[in-house]
Amino acid sequence: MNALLDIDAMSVHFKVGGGLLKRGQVLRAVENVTLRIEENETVALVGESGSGKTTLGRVVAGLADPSAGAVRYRGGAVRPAGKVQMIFQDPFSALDPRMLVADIVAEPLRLLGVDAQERRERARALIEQVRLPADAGDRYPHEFSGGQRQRIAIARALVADPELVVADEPLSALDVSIQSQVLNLIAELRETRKLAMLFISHDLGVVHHLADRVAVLYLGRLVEVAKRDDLFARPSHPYTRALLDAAPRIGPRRVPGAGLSLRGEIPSPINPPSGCVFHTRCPKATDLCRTTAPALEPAPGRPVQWAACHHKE
Ligand SMILES: Nc1ncnc2c1ncn2[C@@H]1O[C@H](COP(=O)(O)OP(=O)(O)OP(=O)(O)O)[C@@H](O)[C@H]1O
Repeated sequence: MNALLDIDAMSVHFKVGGGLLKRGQVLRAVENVTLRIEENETVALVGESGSGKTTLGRVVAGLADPSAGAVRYRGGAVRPAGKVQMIFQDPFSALDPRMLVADIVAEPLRLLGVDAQERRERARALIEQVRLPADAGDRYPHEFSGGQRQRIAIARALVADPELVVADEPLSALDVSIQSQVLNLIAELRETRKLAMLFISHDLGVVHHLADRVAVLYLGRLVEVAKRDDLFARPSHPYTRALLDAAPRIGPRRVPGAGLSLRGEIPSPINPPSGCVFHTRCPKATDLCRTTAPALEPAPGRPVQWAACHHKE
């Protein structure tokens, strides 16, 4: 059976630093990622800043093209218009300040050719569902707080009845005091609308709350993919373990041997390390890791927990 979304051996490379006399270099933002998202499933994408999360999300949402590999929607090359939508991190820059909120929310419908009357009605319904004031449609974005603007962006993302929403750190630009309200709204709308989500976050508490499965990116590569509870209870990849150790409150229990912390900086995606790209920071690294990249494979005795590590647990 086809997944809702299939990311198949997908890479995104950027040419950088080229000039009149200089040869450009290639920045490998996403490298050979394979990942499925099923209907009604929430997959969280985690990893340090610069690991390629936003780039991957933009390709899934159809806002950028992969350099290699493919993204298939219900088995097909074409994502039907409106069916995959994105919510961005910053609700201040994501909304056109010159447009009325009703028109912002209805914009995806305009692109689909829906007539003005129906656009108005559906925008009004969404404005109500995200619990904005009833007159919000007749106002401009600057009249709203950050949390309310993110509600506007959520209404816009849902107005065309998508099946998959890519949410890129939708809480991290908001005041801590309103993050949980917006999180609860996202969780509620996901249930009532049977949405699948690719939820990008560095906040493992939020990930634990929302995700069915978790995919861990390091330097553009998937290093672990597992069900949420498996990943939090017994991470297989040393990088996942280090991420969890940095947030010890999260998860059902502390991992034995906790206290491991990552040494060094994340390497450059222009000159990634040889072999396993994590070996420069990994406490378990051996000669094999320095020369040979590990494949993403099931951990021993754990058929649904995949890790790319020669020494996985
Ligand atoms: N348009 C671009 N041109 C060149 N390099 C880019 C471009 N977009 C992203 N990158 C680079 O690709 C890598 C991945 O960036 P990306 O924003 O996807 O990471 P991220 O995990 O989302 O980080 P953050 O959590 O900080 O948003 C980074 O090294 C970034 O500098």
